[in-house]
Amino acid sequence: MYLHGTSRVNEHGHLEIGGVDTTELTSKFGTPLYVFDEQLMRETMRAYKSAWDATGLRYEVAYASKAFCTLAMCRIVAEEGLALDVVSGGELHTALKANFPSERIHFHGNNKTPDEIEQALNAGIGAFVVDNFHELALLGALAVEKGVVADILLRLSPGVEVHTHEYISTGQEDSKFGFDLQSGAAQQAIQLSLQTKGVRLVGLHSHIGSQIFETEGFKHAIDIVGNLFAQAVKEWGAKDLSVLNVGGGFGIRYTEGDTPLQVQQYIEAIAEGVKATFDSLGLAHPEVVIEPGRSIVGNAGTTLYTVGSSKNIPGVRKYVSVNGGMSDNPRPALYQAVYEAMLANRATEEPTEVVSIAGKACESGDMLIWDAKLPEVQAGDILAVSCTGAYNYSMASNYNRIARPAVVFVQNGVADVVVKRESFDDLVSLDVVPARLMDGVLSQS
Ligand SMILES: Cc1ncc(COP(=O)(O)O)c(C=O)c1O
Ligand SMILES: N[C@@H](CCCC[NH3+])C(=O)O
Repeated sequence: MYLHGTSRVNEHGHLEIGGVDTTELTSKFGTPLYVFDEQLMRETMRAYKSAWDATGLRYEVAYASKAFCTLAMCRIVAEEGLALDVVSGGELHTALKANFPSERIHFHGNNKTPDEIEQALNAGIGAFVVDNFHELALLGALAVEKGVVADILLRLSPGVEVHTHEYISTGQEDSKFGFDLQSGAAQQAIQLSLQTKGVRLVGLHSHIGSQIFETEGFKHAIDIVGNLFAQAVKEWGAKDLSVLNVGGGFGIRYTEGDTPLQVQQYIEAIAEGVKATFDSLGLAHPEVVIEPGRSIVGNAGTTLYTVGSSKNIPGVRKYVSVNGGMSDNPRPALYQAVYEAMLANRATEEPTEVVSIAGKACESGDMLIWDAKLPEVQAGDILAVSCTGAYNYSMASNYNRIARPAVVFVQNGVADVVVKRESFDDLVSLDVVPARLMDGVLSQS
């Protein structure tokens, strides 16, 4: 398993993250446990900012909170001076509860409800990224009712295809997100938004997909959206248009086979693309916004599990089960995502067997890793799965009424719980038993 950030094998032969021995973490907080390397997250945020500083363009780095959103995470994002991208009332509420500056929040989503729009208008968020005509009309009407004008970007679907899993590819024409150019919806949306009361068109947005390892797709999208930007300014009088949001999607290394670019390489290519496109169109450089999620938190997260049962089918396969699985990491089941693992308590031992790591859910597809090379695994071992920081906790579920793990941030030898472990009582805390179903229980007692 590749060791990211501050992860290392310490003198006890244990995996250590943020200066904390992971076996101490599991004794103290139990398993499964999500562990986040705070220094690595902060360093990555800073790497994005310094890469932009070097381009001379005006920019904003907005962390896409869907990747991992908690109160503590919002505080770190605020401390590092990033903006925040939210896609639901729940993410917005979390940000506001964390005292995240509301003017630095922008709101995405292909079906924002009237309640969510009101919540965001009341909070005075920085901008809405409007996805469709229904939302444009609704937002305009609600803003007028409140006597405010909401800054908006329009989400365009530029018709750019990128090489990634089809479920996380979003920029192609046939997508549920955004206004497409081919049918003329994008052009129409720009003109309509310029006439819609209650909104002010400040930017155009595109997001072509996630876990992208090359820069061509970004440049292609910038070119397409840039041309529309020019038309909007020159022909349709979009005088406040000044922001180009190129989305997120920067890839990370999950396994040896993954070859992402450095943060700086993505940013340099985007900046070059923006400068070239806008110069050739004779337009002033826009403020460029990016929305990285996975690349800020993905490599910083490690999940620790306790090994339980094993099953050997001679000549076929050995299954080793851990006390979590698709309930805390649905990505292998959803996207055939591949992860690497090691034994955190026996980190210096050479691999001697190939085993497949199964989750505990009642589902054949609940397999975390196929064919992991590990030392002979025994019940009680601590299995560390790396690169689980993005879209794991945020996509976790209570399937099989499995309680969600705790989350700890580690840095400089200190571990802080940032999400408590769910208890069984938490699991039933929202359940309601109508009185008519309590009859039997009451008459027995
Ligand atoms: C609009 C938008 N912005 C940003 C992101 C974050 O993407 P990633 O986590 O790949 O950086 C997503 C998710 O793919 C998205 O849909
Ligand atoms: N949830 C996806 C990526 C997010 C897509 C958001 N548009 C993943 O785990 O890879």
